Amino acid sequence: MDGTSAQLAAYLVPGSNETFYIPEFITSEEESYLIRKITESSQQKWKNLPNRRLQIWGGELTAKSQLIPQALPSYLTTFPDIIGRLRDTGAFSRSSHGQPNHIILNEYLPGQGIMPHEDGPSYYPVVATLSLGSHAVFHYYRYKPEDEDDDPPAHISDAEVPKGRSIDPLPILSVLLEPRSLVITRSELYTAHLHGIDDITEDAFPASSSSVFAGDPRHPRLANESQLRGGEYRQVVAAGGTLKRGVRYSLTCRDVERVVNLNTRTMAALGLGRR
Ligand SMILES: O=C(O)CCC(=O)C(=O)O
Ligand SMILES: [Fe+2]
Repeated sequence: MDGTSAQLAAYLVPGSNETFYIPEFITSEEESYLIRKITESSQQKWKNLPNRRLQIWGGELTAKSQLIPQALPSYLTTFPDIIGRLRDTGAFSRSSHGQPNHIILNEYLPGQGIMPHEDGPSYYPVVATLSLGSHAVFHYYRYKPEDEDDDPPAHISDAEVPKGRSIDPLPILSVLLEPRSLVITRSELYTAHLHGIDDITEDAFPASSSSVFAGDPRHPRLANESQLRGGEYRQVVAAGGTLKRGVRYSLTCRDVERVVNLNTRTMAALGLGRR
């Protein structure tokens, strides 16, 4: 964990090298404020995908993975200053800008998820994800070593898997993302693994004492159980209950290292200052 601040190290997910879980990263008032800003945003900002919709903030990426920058929404750079708070975690201390410059906002209705995938090489290998409104169970997967290769499991589409590689359907790590929490994924888990969220309407957990197979993805054992903020989530997980999904927004924050160099006048017109 070279380059990890002592403050961040305190949030390391047990059993992982480079995943950090920070419960209550923002307050419930800040969460409501962000959700209000998101739901008030113009319909035209949404891009509809088959199983979720999303908005892209901070600019578009060129085919050569360069960012054509656009100003981030002001409520992320002033109060509640999510960008400043992410910089202060130290998670981006080694990336070009020391803080994210690009955010994908995802909206998931109950029953929607995201297939296992990699985020790709356009970004410095860190992603910080803020969850709003509802929880999700986030699974990390490994590629099967070549000698174990066989057909991909039915619930994982080939489209998401690079040619010639198949995914081990048993997650190597599963974490519960509570509303208002931040999860930071870095290094190996970012560059050489996949991550995804099942498209289900509720998440079921095995009771701590049960003998359910530890790797069963339908009843995940959570690596971050001891880090949950307490209250309802911790109780349900410990008792082996179920959590119904509500509408969840995720802000996935990354740093695109290569930014198209715009001249000062264009920067000013786009509302961008030099960092
Ligand atoms: O919603 C999430 O927590 C994950 C989203 C994700 O993996 C992505 O946008 O690449
Ligand atoms: Fe992703």
